[in-house]
Amino acid sequence: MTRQDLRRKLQQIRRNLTAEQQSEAARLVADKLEQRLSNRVPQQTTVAVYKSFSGELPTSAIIQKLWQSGFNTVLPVLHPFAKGHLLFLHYAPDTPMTTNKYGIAEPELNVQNVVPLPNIHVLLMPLVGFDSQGNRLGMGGGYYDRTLAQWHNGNRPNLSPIGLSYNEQQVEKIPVESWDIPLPEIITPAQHWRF
Ligand SMILES: Nc1nc2c(c(=O)[nH]1)N(C=O)[C@@H](CNc1ccc(C(=O)N[C@@H](CCC(=O)O)C(=O)O)cc1)CN2
Ligand SMILES: Nc1ncnc2c1ncn2[C@@H]1O[C@H](COP(=O)(O)OP(=O)(O)OP(=O)(O)O)[C@@H](O)[C@H]1O
Repeated sequence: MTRQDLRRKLQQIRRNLTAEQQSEAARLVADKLEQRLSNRVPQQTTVAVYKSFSGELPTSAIIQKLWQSGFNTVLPVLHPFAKGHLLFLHYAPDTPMTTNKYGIAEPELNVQNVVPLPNIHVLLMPLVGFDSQGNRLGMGGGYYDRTLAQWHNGNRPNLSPIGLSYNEQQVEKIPVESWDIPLPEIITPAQHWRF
């Protein structure tokens, strides 16, 4: 199966989960994430989250929990000039928001709110699919691929990328491309994978 066929199939599976299945999965993932972050000082930890769309593992409860504990959070924003690249902007309850070309909510672009990757400690990433080696499949824009490439260069030792996914997104083998960088960790409702 090609990556595109696999992506379609897995997105279909994801969209067919009921609202109850989605929120139960999100609750289980939130608990595992809380444990994962329990050794960190929230005020000194910046977590990149995402605004879930199109059947992704819901993040609203996770974000509320992070805020309650005092973590700093940032959201991905499509780079205005560098095609295929992401910026990360501060995200708080009162952040003015806009909608990007995919219909995803993102903070209004404001240079003062840009947080450079070296200042981000945990990068939560939505997955379309993954396998038992930590290989991932995303929405196909290469946005997180390019972010991970900066991490993989070795000059971002402080960053922990963590994929979030339903159990149902696991497949036998993700067909990998030369630019793919496997994830060191994935959290699903059933399991905390460390590769
Ligand atoms: N919640 C969330 N925010 C995110 C991402 C994400 O995956 N999830 N991104 C992570 O990259 C970036 C946006 N990337 C996206 C890339 C493609 C499509 C999309 O809808 N593509 C079309 C065509 C793709 C195809 O099928 O070939 C589609 O799926 O209909 C959406 C977002 C930044 N923000
Ligand atoms: N490090 C990189 N530098 C330049 N181009 C890249 C890089 N990584 C990926 N790309 C390009 O991005 C495109 C999409 O890649 P791919 O199909 O792997 O998306 P994906 O992993 O599903 O998406 P995402 O990373 O947004 O979750 C490909 O055409 C690829 O050429």
